[in-house]
Amino acid sequence: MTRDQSDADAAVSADGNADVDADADVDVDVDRDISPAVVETADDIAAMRTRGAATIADAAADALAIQADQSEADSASEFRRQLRAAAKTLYETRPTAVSLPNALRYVLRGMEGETVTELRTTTITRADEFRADLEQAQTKLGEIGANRLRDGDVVMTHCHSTDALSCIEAALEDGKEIEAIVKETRPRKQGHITARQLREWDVPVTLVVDNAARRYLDDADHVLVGADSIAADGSVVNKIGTSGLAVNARERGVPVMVAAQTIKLHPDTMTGHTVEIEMRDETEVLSSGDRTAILAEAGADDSPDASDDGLTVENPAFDVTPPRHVDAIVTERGQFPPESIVTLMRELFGETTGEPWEA
Ligand SMILES: O=P(O)(O)OC[C@H]1O[C@H](OP(=O)(O)O)[C@H](O)[C@@H]1O
Repeated sequence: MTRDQSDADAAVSADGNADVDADADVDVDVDRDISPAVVETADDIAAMRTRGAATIADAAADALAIQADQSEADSASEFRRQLRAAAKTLYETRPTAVSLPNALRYVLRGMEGETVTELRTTTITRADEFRADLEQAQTKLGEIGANRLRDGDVVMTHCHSTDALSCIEAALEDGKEIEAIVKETRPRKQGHITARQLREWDVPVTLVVDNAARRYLDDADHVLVGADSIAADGSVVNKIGTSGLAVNARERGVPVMVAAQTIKLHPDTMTGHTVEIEMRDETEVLSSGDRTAILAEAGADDSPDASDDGLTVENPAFDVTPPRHVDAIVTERGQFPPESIVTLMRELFGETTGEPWEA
């Protein structure tokens, strides 16, 4: 399956996810025993029709439950093989959000039994348990995060994070008035999803382009963002632009709060591994028409070898914010200074992990 997808237009669709081209579908090397529902889920994650670290984890766990339910394996070993193959297909969609492998690992570790029937039941039960825990964790995290928000506060957001929004929702339920400055978040304009959700809750929203963020930080009491992965040293991997925002916030004295369920903690980073940053297709940044227009006046080499035209577009989806620019990581287990998050990671994951399908 390819990781670079062609999502020509970053408009926001009615279901809250960024629209993607129909041709953004991925080439899946399909094992014929993998359920079509798993393949569809993998395609949706890769093309970002299903997006957001928590939502991806939920969809992946659901897909494994469907695989378990629909499997026609005639032996326990064949059932296990199919589940592992399904997990691998899901895993290979996008590389950065650790919630995906954490979800797969959690479900596969619950796959227990000697017969196909037992394996099926335990896997489905485990997936259901995971999904229920995920929802509860987000609610709990929101209640904790809301304690940092005071009545009348203005929050600046980046991208769209259900964990971050959970904090605002809980503050509103506590009767606090909250306003938001919402960064557009190029290239996919996922700030529009945040703006729409906040307006549904009747929160006053000021939408700004990313380049205006520093100017509007003077009006903000908090920067509130989510996370795709959190490393053992407390670094926060989140949507591209988060690190620059955090540096500016620190300079302006605005606290930076990261809302992240513990499923965003990246266990491999405890043993020195780094988090892979997803590079996405250039058409999210520059359409082929705009590319042609830029090069038209330049007397560019009109050879059919387009890679030789001297114009390179880079489109990293995420960046890394060092712990010194983060004030608090809010999880369902409490809020932590970033430097102490490793203690929680050891408690939750132990010291070692393997690939999810080696669980
Ligand atoms: O889990 P929740 O808080 O919803 O989202 C966490 C993060 O996932 C998103 O990534 P993408 O849009 O999938 O690339 C954003 O970076 C967001 O901050």
